[in-house]
Amino acid sequence: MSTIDLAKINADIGRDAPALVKWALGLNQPAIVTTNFRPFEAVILHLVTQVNPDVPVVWMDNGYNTEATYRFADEVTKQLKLNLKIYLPRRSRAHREAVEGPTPALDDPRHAAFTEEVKLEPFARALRETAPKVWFTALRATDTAVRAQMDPVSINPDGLIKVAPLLHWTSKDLYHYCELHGLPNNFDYVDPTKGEENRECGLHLAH
Ligand SMILES: Nc1ncnc2c1ncn2[C@@H]1O[C@H](COP(=O)(O)OS(=O)(=O)O)[C@@H](OP(=O)(O)O)[C@H]1O
Repeated sequence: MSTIDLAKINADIGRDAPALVKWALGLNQPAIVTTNFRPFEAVILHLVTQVNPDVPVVWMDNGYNTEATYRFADEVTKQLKLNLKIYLPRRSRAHREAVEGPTPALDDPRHAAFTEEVKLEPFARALRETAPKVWFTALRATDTAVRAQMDPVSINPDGLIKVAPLLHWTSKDLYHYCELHGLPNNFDYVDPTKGEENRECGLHLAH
């Protein structure tokens, strides 16, 4: 792969999601898209699979999703014929709760170990097994202060090309895209590693 001129790519097509997806998949490198099936996730999944239907879709099912999220995951997977790869924690939720009790609160020292077990270790495993060179997410600038400073395309210290085609989309843009393409949505979403909105839990920061 020849050297990527990040500044140029970001300036030229950083705000053109379909063009960015085409460019990234046109690198002909192994790619993945991660999803937690939060609101509007059908948009990134549709954008990517329109260009390449076989891209592995990585979901770490932490075992704490709402029923609506599980139904949404199944519905989108079926509608878009996703190549879904589910990564589960090494221990079931029932096992963990039997010996350690319910989800530790954010200020509980055990919270970090909980996040590691249900989210970060499964993601590290997914990265090892899928060995991507390109990683698509639906990160948005409005999510957190860190993301507000990001570029749509960046390269991490391991050389992984991180692509966030929806970085500058608003909820309204995402809503209209779903309407236009007949995509389902899911607003009943919770992440047990985040007690509040606008919190970074390390997955995206660590990679
Ligand atoms: N459970 C699970 N399974 C698969 N992929 C996941 C999961 N949790 C997070 N992600 C991916 O990481 C992106 C950032 O998510 P978060 O804000 O939840 O995580 S973090 O704060 O960076 O740890 C998130 O971005 P979005 O695509 O915008 O949802 C996902 O791509």
